[in-house]
Amino acid sequence: MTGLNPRQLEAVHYTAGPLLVLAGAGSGKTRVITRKIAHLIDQGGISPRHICALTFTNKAAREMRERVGSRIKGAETRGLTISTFHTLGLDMLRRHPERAGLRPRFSLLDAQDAEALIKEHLRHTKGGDAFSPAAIQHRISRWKNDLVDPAQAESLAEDDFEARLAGFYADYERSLRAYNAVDFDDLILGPARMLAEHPELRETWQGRIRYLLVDEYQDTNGAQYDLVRRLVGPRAAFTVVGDDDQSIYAWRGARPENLARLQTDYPHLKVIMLEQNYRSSATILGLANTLIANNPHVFEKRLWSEHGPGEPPRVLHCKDEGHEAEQVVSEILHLKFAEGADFGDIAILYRGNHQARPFEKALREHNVPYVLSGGTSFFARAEVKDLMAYLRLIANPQDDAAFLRIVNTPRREIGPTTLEKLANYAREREIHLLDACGEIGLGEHLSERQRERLHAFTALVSEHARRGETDPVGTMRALVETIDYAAWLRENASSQAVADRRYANITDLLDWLGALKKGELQEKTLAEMATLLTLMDVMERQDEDEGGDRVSLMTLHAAKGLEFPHVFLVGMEEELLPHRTSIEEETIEEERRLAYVGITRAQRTLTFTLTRRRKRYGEWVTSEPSRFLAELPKDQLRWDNARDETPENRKARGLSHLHALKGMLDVD
Ligand SMILES: Nc1ncnc2c1ncn2[C@@H]1O[C@H](COP(=O)(O)OP(=O)(O)OP(=O)(O)O)[C@@H](O)[C@H]1O
Ligand SMILES: [Mg+2]
Repeated sequence: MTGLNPRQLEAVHYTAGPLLVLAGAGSGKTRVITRKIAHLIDQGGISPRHICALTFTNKAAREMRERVGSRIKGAETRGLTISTFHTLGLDMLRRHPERAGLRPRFSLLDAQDAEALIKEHLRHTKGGDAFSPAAIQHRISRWKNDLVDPAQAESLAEDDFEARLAGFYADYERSLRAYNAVDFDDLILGPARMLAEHPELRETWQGRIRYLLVDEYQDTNGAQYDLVRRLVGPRAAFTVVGDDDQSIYAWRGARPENLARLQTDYPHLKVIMLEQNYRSSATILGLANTLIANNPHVFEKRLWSEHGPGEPPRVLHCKDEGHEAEQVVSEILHLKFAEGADFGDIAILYRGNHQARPFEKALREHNVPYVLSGGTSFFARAEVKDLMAYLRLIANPQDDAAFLRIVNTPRREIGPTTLEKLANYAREREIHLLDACGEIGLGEHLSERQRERLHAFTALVSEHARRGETDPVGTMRALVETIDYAAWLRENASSQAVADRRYANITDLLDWLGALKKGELQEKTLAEMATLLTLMDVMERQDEDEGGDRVSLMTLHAAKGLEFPHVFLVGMEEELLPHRTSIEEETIEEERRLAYVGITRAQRTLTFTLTRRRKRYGEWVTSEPSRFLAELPKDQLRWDNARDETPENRKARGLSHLHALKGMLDVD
């Protein structure tokens, strides 16, 4: 066990009871987890099948798997579980769906689907348009994360408004049950309840997971806390690591006080603090420490580094967002060609996804390869998902999830109550939704008008299914016309430009289908094509995070746990970071933690950027430097007035890169 300091070593070796490792950024918490997994397998005599490590993002899980894989041989890790909370939850539900009141092959609603469902409920409720679907969804999510069911929500309601929200929650849950579907929060809540209600299931899982490890523990919510507690049981064989200063998911129900709660729930809890930072230069670490000292602290932590001061962090004050992007790309080219950095060593971090666009544009213009994580990939776009759902249902009438997605897209006045009755009818008879639409027996449950609307929908699907046999792509094109999808996009977009962009995605998809059909999918039937496309969809999503020598673009939230030699923290302005809503709601401390997370991702160089003015809703607005910049020690920062980008110096820069390139070639 080399490469561990005495405290880390103690944490790795300690298996006598529950353990909390509480420490600041870059102190080797994640390293403790990966080394401990190896130690438990190699020396602890625990079979990998009985070890489970949990994180929050797929990226973090993948990285942890790689780190463990490099310590021990593949064969010895067989059966080891390293996954996100949500993947583990999904696995538990799939193994025992009936225990969670589900039937096998249940569907998973993403946030978009869930919001659409709520919207439909609101449309069919008197006075429903006074409510925001997104706000209701957020409230429901918070209830679920706090293990509150609709009945409890209703009895806890303090006023009419809350009671109405609880009512929407009940409607929403009823629909989910009827559709045999779960949402993302159910992936945690379902398993937690299942374990609470079924002792024999608890025993099974406690027998299976003999040792549990959790990274980024400060971001667990109430349901996750409960799930962990029930999984470890009275043996309490677990190690969790976390940093209260990096708690950035309070808005999604995370409870950093879960760290303190552990001490109450497990009186024998051992706590180990780590204090050496191995990641950042001393100056960068100093900035981070100074900033976070402005927040109140539950646990006092010190963090020091053996690294030298390194390069002074810089602040680039730019004219506007276009200039900001140009400046950052110019710095990136300099790092690459003059300093020999890899693109993969560089990250651009920002507060919100919408800030990525100018950077993407500038990177593309300069042919700099980049990977955007967390953004919406092509296949995750609503319009693409809609059309894919049509294709899936036409190819496979049994695809209930596809049915639910499009039965009312575009709107056919088929409301949630109708669908609920239809779904209940289908479930009792064990048939699929599309088949159920044509059943005579439905007459008892639905009015003539409602049945006619369902019939019209099934007729549309079967008509296109017939034509799709011979000409799948032509059929899909015709379908887009028949349902007047363009009009639907126009009705739902904030502007014509947005609608046009969405329609362009549909055209892209159709063109792509056409090209596939001419090439590799020539011989395929519609059904085979649909399966293949679904697979491609999954693959593209995996691809998204593939390595390669590319600059990373991501939000501060997505950057948690990661590290990069060179970090650009962009948009250091009031109303961006701290975010406008957090200024209004006075949740500045969480924004400060976000800035702390950003700064502590950097190993060697850190560059802040901000603009003098920025376009907001089409108008130029003067921007104000972030208060967090003012909180940093002035003498540790180098403020540069970013150069104006003239054609001359752009050319000069190009030339200097050419020189640098040539220099590199000469050396080789
Ligand atoms: N004892 C050590 N000796 C040398 N390098 C170390 C040691 N411990 C950790 N490191 C390195 O320091 C860096 C930070 O470690 P790690 O990512 O585990 O920190 P962390 O506490 O999980 O950070 P974060 O809070 O950002 O998640 C990594 O590059 C890791 O390999
Ligand atoms: Mg970590």
